[in-house]
Amino acid sequence: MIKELTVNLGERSYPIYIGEGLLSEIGAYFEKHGIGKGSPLLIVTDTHVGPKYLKEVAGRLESAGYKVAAHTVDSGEKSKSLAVLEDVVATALEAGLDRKSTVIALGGGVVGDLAGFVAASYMRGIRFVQVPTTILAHDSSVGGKVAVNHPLAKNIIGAFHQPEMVFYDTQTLQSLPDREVRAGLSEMIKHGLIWDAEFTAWCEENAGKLVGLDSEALQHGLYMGCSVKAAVVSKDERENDLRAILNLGHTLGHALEAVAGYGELLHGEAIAIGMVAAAKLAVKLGYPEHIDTVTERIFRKFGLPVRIPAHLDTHEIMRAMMHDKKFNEGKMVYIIPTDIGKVVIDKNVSAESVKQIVNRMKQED
Ligand SMILES: NC(=O)c1ccc[n+]([C@@H]2O[C@H](COP(=O)([O-])OP(=O)(O)OC[C@H]3O[C@@H](n4cnc5c(N)ncnc54)[C@H](O)[C@@H]3O)[C@@H](O)[C@H]2O)c1
Ligand SMILES: O=C(O)C(=O)C[C@@H](O)[C@H](O)[C@H](O)COP(=O)(O)O
Ligand SMILES: [Zn+2]
Repeated sequence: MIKELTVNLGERSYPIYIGEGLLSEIGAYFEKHGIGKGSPLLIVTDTHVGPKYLKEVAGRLESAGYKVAAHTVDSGEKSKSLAVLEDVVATALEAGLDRKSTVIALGGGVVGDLAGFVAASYMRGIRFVQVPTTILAHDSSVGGKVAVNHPLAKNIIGAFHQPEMVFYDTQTLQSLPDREVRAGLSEMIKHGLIWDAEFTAWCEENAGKLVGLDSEALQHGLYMGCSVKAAVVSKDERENDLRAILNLGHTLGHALEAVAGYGELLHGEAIAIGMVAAAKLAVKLGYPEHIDTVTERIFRKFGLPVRIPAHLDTHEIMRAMMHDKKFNEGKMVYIIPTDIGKVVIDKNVSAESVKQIVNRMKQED
């Protein structure tokens, strides 16, 4: 069964399709969404995903009458760079992509963010379609944040550019390595922690099924996660206010990714640590103790890290946090849980309290 959700953004509204075996129908969906056949398409994928799914996607689209080019980047976070972006643009030019062309992101969040930024910047913006293949990408494929990294800061060169549709074949998730499964579930838990206590409890109860890639549990979890994301983005597309809550755990998480070296800590792992830190900060600020105990318990249950690797330098972590997009006018804005399923955007968190939590989380076991 195919589940459908909508990201409501007026004329930029688009559907999210979630279903097992959807890839076999990609040609028909492209036609349905008016993707023209007069200009070439460019599929961007990576070295793990390409060998598994590129032939099928390209073949289905060609059978439907599309002219298709492809570019495969190295798998992993290091491909979210300006140098790789330049390579993809070279392929786009050689393949004759024009302003009516569409870029297809076939892969996880790395490919989605990179290919999305290619689409946002190529000829000042062309269409793109998200074809997510990781659990984490239920988050990254929705909402139109596209970017590459700078060595000093994550996602610092980017844009808001919404896709035409999100086309999520959950069958592809069966080939994910266990570490990537767990890291992807971190963002699913985040969607519960910021919005829905009942869904958070469901995630915890179904940890075994989710980690074991049980099809029914996965479909439900992804649908719920995408629903939260779509609801938030539909209310505040450009993060003027509410959308910042999707960043729970990310100020510290992004700093840990950059300081550890991109790809050492997976994004989902880094933000799991960040969400535990936010829960500890909440308790320090006077919110109930159970926020910390429940948050940490859940991430431990999913086998995700809940402590900061001891070798990472506190000073460097603090410096990296100052590059966060929510560090404005000398103030650190932090997403603080006030209960399970509820958060506030706190504009007055002192760097000193954050530093104390960072130091504590490097010492505790
Ligand atoms: N734009 C957003 O709103 C947003 C949201 C969340 C995360 N992100 C970004 O997403 C990135 C992380 O995404 P990710 O966790 O999907 O990482 P990823 O794209 O690197 O994929 C994880 C790994 O799994 C492999 N892989 C992907 N699909 C596979 C499949 N079906 N079978 C086997 N292997 C597969 C990839 O090659 C890679 O090695 C980070 O850069 C993060 O900043 C962006
Ligand atoms: O979509 C959003 O908004 C998010 O914050 C989702 C995050 O999970 C994601 O990692 C995003 O890329 C972070 O955005 P950034 O603006 O902090 O770079
Ligand atoms: Zn994230």
